[in-house]
Amino acid sequence: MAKVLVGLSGGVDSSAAAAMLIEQGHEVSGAFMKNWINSEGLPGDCPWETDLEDALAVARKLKIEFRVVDLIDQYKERIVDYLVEGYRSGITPNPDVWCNREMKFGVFLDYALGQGFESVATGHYARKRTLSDGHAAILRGADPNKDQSYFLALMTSFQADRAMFPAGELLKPEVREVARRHDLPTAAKKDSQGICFIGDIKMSDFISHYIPDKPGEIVDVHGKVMGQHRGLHLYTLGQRKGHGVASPREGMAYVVVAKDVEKNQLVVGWDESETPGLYASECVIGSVSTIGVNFDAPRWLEAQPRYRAKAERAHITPREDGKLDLRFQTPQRAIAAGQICAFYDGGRLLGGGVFEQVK
Ligand SMILES: Nc1ncnc2c1ncn2[C@@H]1O[C@H](COP(=O)(O)OP(=O)(O)OP(=O)(O)O)[C@@H](O)[C@H]1O
Repeated sequence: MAKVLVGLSGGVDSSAAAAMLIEQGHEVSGAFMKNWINSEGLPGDCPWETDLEDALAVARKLKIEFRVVDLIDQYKERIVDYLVEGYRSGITPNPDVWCNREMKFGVFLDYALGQGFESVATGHYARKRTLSDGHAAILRGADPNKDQSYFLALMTSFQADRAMFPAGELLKPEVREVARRHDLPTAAKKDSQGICFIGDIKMSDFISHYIPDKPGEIVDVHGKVMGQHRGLHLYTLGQRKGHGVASPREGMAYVVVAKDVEKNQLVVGWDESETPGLYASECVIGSVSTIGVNFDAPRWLEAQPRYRAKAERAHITPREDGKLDLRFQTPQRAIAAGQICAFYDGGRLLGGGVFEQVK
């Protein structure tokens, strides 16, 4: 039995996770991470105070020790700055994936270890198994609709060895049932949405707060001017809506296919495989990290380019600079630099990396 610190977000998944760990006989404490309090007056609601109250109410009901851990400065440094810098430089960052590596299983895990805990548990829908060498493997969550293993793709082996995901063994309705059985006040609470910790605010509104608009032309793939954009950082490859270019073709939309930073032009084209720039097979993956495996030789695996995408067969070749050359067996639509590629072998998460170049 282990001494475990559960990240209590005030949501149902982490509440049920805490209850399950107690049932399993672990010595459990709960902690709410205070990462973002919207001191900058951003639009949208800022639910952290309600979430903190809910987390505290759950801890009281379960009769476990409860702490509030202030990580506001680290969150600003490691997530908000990365997010804003990323958009400023024209990439599409993924704060949720980095948040797991840098915050929940980064500074929060370090805090827990320093306080004498052996593990950090969360309500993520993923499963953990121990391999014959004693190290952890992370598997997709038991509920295929809820599986969150993609968001854990940049976790290190060190982090995975010290992580627990009890809720990932169950289906979502079963998780709510655990919370109901323990009479937890979060049993019927709606799932949270929005940017990790920042809340329910549109990414473009968040970004606009930090980066001024820089209007320019929208052109088609032949260079014909089609409209005006507000700033390249506000658009993502593959984006169908929000660019304002109407399509005269029935059932066929214009989508963003490129950003020309030098000319400050946004390029749109038809959403079809022949459109240059929209589909790609060859990529360079940087910031590679793995969980319980090494990528020291070329191999086939499945690569998942987005949270809600299918994992596709791909071949990787390690490079001398530590990055990977990756080739998808079939071309993939709208992969943007900065996005996270998660690697799987069947249901097992092998690790992940960042799309740095897409060809
Ligand atoms: N502010 C927080 N304090 C402590 N732990 C947190 C916090 N936010 C998230 N976590 C942990 O990270 C897990 C995944 O976070 P995410 O925001 O994806 O929540 P979720 O899937 O909606 O789960 P939940 O229902 O527990 O909120 C949570 O289940 C929780 O264990």
